[in-house]
Amino acid sequence: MKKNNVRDVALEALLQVEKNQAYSNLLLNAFIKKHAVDKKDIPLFTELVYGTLQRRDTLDFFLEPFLKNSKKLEDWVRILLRLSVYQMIYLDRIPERAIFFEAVEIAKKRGHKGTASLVNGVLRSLQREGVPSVEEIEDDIERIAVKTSHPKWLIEKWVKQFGLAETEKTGETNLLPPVQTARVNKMKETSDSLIEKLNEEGFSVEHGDLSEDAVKSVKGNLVHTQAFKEGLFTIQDESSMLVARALGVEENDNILDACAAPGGKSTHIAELLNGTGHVHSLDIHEHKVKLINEQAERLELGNIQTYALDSRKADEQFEKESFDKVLVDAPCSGLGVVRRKPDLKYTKQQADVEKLAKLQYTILETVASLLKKEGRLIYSTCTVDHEENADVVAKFLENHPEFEKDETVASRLPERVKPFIKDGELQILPHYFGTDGFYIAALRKKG
Ligand SMILES: C[S@@+](CC[C@H](N)C(=O)[O-])C[C@H]1O[C@@H](n2cnc3c(N)ncnc32)[C@H](O)[C@@H]1O
Repeated sequence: MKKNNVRDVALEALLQVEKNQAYSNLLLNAFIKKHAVDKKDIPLFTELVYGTLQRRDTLDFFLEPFLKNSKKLEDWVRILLRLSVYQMIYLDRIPERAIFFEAVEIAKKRGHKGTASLVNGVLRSLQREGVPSVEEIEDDIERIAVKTSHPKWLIEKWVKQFGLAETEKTGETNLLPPVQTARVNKMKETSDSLIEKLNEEGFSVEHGDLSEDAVKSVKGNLVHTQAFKEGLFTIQDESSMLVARALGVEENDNILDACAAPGGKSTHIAELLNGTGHVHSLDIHEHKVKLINEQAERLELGNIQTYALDSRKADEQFEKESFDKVLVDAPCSGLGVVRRKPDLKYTKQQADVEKLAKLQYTILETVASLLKKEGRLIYSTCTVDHEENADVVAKFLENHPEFEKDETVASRLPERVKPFIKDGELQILPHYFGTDGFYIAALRKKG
């Protein structure tokens, strides 16, 4: 496939994300297959789609002075300009004449001569005059929003919750490509031996930085390995690996995972149970429950039982006080995983956060009754927002005096996260460890 085709396919992919027809992370693979993107072009294709999407608002800021006199642009033209400016500013290995030439070719093919000359004119003026400086934006919120390409409402909210400096760092970290990490299936393998096997398969793999269960890929997608097929590991972010550890799984525990698909944490819990006990894994979506079963099968874990069930009705299915431990890894806005799903930062709204907080609270309240006295409950999300995290837990504790914070959680988590644990709660921001943003609260039902 010629490079200009890669750009045209990237443009098409971005157009679909823009029209809200697809999530970027799901769309990429589908596009690679559908348009038969050559293996050697996949890194460039991925970079173009993710990079242009991640930096959308910054690119629009750069383009704005050069579009002042243009009529409203068609979506594809604006995306083509963003895609081209992204390459000019952020990718130094592509010569500018190649970027101009290919942009004009695409414009001719998709539009007409006039569009091609507009694209050419805008890019040449931008090259000649240079882009405006983001640092000169006076208002701090506006500057961080434009510089890190996040909506203003979100930056404003994070600044209130975490302060200016932390918000800026979070925003900047959200622009970086994520590292791929994997959790060793300790039922079958040790980290050292897994690293050796993966390196023998031609990958470059090291120990993780945070979790004792993690290895990280320096280069290459670990899904395409024999070791993956053999169930020796699961792809999982390191912060997410802390959840099952926080639960403090013990032999023969009967554990409820109330929001379990695709099974990342259920399978981790099952591995820590080491063939004993039971994990009961619920998810509201039947098709997602299948994913848990597939993973359990691949990892050869026999102690997971799955249910397609709304956990707000879990008290109709299970006896009160029947579980030793309960995990609520709640549906959330996902604002901790923006590196992997950049479209989330543009599509999520404050109204979504409020709706989710209500759902999270109801799930938590329902399944809490199923926990045995002196049992442990972990509430976790992959978001960085007090409203979905600490506020949900605070409201729950206020209405449920039979629960208290479990401060022993620190003893089950790695040294490096300890400074961030406050009163049984851990909020990880992406720049702390280069992981996803994550929240974990540990609660205990009184005796
Ligand atoms: C954050 S994801 C869980 C990730 C999972 N714990 C893992 O580690 O792979 C939240 C899940 O909750 C499910 N969900 C949403 N509402 C639910 C409900 N009312 N009852 C049960 N599951 C629900 C979603 O389908 C989604 O799979």
